[in-house]
Amino acid sequence: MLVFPNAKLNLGLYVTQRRPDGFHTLESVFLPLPWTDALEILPAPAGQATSLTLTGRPIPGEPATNLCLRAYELLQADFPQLPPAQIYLHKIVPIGAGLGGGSADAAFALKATNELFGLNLSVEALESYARYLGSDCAFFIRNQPVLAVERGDVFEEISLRLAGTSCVVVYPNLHISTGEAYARITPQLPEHPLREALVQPMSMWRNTVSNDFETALTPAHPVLAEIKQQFYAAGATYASMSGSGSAVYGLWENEQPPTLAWPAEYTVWQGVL
Ligand SMILES: C[C@@](CO)(OP(=O)(O)O)[C@H](O)COP(=O)(O)OP(=O)(O)OC[C@H]1O[C@@H](n2ccc(N)nc2=O)[C@H](O)[C@@H]1O
Ligand SMILES: Nc1ncnc2c1ncn2[C@@H]1O[C@H](COP(=O)(O)OP(=O)(O)O)[C@@H](O)[C@H]1O
Repeated sequence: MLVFPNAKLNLGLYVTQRRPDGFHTLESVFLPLPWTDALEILPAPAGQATSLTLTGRPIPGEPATNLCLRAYELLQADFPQLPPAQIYLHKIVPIGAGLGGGSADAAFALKATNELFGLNLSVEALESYARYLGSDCAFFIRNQPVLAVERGDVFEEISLRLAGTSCVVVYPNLHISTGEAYARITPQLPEHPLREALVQPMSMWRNTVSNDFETALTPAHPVLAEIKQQFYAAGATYASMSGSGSAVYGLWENEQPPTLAWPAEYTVWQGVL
């Protein structure tokens, strides 16, 4: 079975409290972004063990810790009838970019395994497995725009009118570890709660919708402000860093994003939401 795990964008992100378990509570809108990896899962030929074949963008860390493999093994622990599998991942989405690419691979591996081998797991059960693999992994099970709260793994409905919005995402080749980014934040409640701010016209978001990670990381990484500046100079209605960075996106309220020039080492995605 071939699936295409997509990235996500964070529209506003507030880290509101540090929890006793070391994690943080947050408030953020998660949006699916149609920038995808390709993931294929097949039953392995008789006599062969489970294998993972990686192509495309190199993934830091041992292949044995890859989230696709961990997702498959997590299900195998509860469903011993699952046979050894061949897993192929072609990695395209930048890693450590605040785009949730690894979490998406894990969630799509759970969904594909469920479907391919007829496990009949409910959406809620798949979300529980996903939560175990990473905080923002559960989002990718339903893969719809939501207001995420708690550890980023509990979702509330939100209605947004973003259809037809152009989006440009720029990854400046700067890997930021999510754990380290959280360590730089002093949690506090937002001045403008997201649900209230996002019902206002997009042109107002610039003054009311922000990302705590961007505020904390920009002094050490001025490139984040430079990209945002370029977006606004090109007429973006709203621009922000996504998640814990370092990808920065711009939004234009029409289907014709501008043509912008970036250094060759940057990775750029452009499309319509
Ligand atoms: C910041 C966010 C915002 O959407 O996205 P990314 O920038 O990673 O895409 C997420 O909270 C990232 O979720 P995820 O990448 O799944 O994080 P996890 O693997 O669960 O945790 C990595 C580390 O981040 C910290 N962490 C993560 C989530 C959370 N709510 N509180 C935390 O303090 C912890 O130090 C943890 O050890
Ligand atoms: N399939 C995968 N794709 C990307 N990263 C993975 C994968 N499996 C494990 N990882 C690990 O997860 C971390 C980055 O995850 P990712 O979701 O891309 O980060 P972010 O959400 O910050 O963009 C890296 O440390 C990487 O080694």
